[in-house]
Amino acid sequence: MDSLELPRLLLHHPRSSSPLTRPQYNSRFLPQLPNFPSKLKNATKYATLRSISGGGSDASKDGPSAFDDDSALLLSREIDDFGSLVGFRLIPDSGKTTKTQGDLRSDEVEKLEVENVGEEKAKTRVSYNIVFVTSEAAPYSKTGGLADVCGSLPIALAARGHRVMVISPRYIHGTAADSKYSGAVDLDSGVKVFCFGGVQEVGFFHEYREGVDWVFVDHPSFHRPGNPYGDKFGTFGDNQFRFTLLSHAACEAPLVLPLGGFTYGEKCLFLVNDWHASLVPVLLASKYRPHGVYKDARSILVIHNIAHQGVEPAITYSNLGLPPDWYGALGWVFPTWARTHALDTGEAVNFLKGAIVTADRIVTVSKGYSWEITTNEGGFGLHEILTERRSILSGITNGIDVTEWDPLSDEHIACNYSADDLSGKVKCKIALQKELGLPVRPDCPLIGFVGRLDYQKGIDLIRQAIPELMQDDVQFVMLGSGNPIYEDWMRATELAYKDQFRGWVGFNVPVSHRITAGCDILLMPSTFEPCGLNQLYAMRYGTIPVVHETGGLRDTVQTFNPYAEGSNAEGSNAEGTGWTFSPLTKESMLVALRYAIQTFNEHKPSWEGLMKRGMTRDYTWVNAATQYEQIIEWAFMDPPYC
Ligand SMILES: Nc1ncnc2c1ncn2[C@@H]1O[C@H](COP(=O)(O)OP(=O)(O)O[C@H]2O[C@H](CO)[C@@H](O)[C@H](O)[C@H]2O)[C@@H](O)[C@H]1O
Repeated sequence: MDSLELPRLLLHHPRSSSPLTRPQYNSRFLPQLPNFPSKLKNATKYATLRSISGGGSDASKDGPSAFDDDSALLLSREIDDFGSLVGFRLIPDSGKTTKTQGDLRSDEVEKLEVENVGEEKAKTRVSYNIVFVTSEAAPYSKTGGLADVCGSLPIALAARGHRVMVISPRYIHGTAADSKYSGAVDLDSGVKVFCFGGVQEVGFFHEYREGVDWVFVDHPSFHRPGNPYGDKFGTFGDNQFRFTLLSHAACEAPLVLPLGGFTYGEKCLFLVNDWHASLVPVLLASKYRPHGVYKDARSILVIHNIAHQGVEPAITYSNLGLPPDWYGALGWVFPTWARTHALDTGEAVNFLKGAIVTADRIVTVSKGYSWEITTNEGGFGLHEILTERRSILSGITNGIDVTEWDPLSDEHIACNYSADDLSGKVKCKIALQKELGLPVRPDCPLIGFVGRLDYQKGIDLIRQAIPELMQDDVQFVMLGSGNPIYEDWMRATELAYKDQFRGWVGFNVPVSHRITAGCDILLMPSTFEPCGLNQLYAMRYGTIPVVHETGGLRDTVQTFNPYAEGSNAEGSNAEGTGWTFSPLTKESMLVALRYAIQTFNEHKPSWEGLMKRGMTRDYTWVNAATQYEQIIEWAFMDPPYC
């Protein structure tokens, strides 16, 4: 197999008007990576091909066009010599401008103040072409929080004037859920990917929805029963292959797909999520920039969960379609204690590590977690290289999709309600108790858990605590799937505590909404939690979170303080939205839970205050999207990291 074979489309779609220039290497990176692969260094004939059609730039020759969103901002398209849309000029609605437009270009980061009449001033920056690469994106595919984020953050960024594409696989599982892709049309413009000893043809499907280009990579390996990563027999053995395809296809898509008539072009920002997309920054540096392609692109790695790194034997490196000289980017050696036998050298390739050492910026999904992953305990072996890159590591707390998760309009729940009128919440509780076959008792504290049945989520602690907790007058419902040992335990516990415990094994989004609305308390004893979304959903639904004080849980849940300054017996002016506990022990978890139970039973005004404080907090993506814009801006200020 020739992993160095140049991508066919790279030749067919010359995008750069400038002659081939050597990419700028960052000396900070040199100790980690080898020099340029010699074979690629000599590939100048392609540079000649690329530069033939270079001419004078005549940006914005198509003139302004109007986008019909509510804000009615005028955007003039900025087009490069090859018809690629490289950016927009943002022209505020007349009467709202506080500063003249001038000659802004998409790559010149300038701020434009747009004053919303009667509202606070919103800062809108010049737009970027943003390409999300992810293994899952709701509502099309979802196994966890990654899908939620990649299903809603792109929409929030698009609403702020950016051109946004999300690239994920087109999973066909042979179930009714496949219809979620029915709105996506075949673009009929496949690309060839050179990897794993051969040529793979991948296709692209596309749907334009809510201002975002949803692009689905199509390949037979994404068509099989199960979920995105595995089936009832376990994790798929070819995931490295499948997500290598995704990354290669994602690098080609902005160059070759004329979405809405224009490609995204080279001047884009790749926002790559977790290990599944982690080859993208490595490919940009090793395969594209040596040919002058993507020299103006930047990449941001978003770490949602560092426990999953995409580690495979070192020998698989030659399958990945990367130049041999770049082994150092992915090369990884297990510590001695983690090796399986005496002759095991521990050598491996680690996808996530590849992105950590090549991406221009790194973001995690909460501030707390961005610190934790630089520690020995939280870095899962990557803390040292993350510490080296601490200066470009940031934490941005996730928002949530407040349209999908809105108790006032949620179609999945029995009765809608809001902070102004909480009466519907108890109806949701009664309906949930009926649905689960639990005794219908609105006065009995109902505790819920929703999540993957995984070590991360602290299921072991729940298992230890259940015999003791079931002595109290409480009901407990769990929804989750994952580790079969935990699934069996849930079934057995349900049999043991028929009037108190229900364990729903499976993945069911409507039921997760009903549990979030119907419970009084949501328990999250996660061993670690990069951000956590369920506690945010819970607070928005007036369900009080009791969480382990870690990562994003610590950042987002404030412990109830009934004695805050100015508070009284009715609970007014008290502070907090839930309870956090530490250390991660059964005892401390039970103490926190019992505080919550006691407050629910005996201090109704305080409980209502807790509910209302949680329900009225701002969970929208606006804040996070603004912070992502800042990081993107910084990424473009610096030269490519490598
Ligand atoms: N059985 C089931 N049925 C229905 N829905 C279910 C379900 N099990 C889980 N879900 C849903 O999946 C999502 C889980 O999101 P989380 O953020 O809590 O965890 P996850 O570990 O997957 O995400 C990782 O990425 C996210 C996003 O960055 C981080 O918040 C998080 O800390 C990190 O571990 C929620 O929407 C939840 O309702």
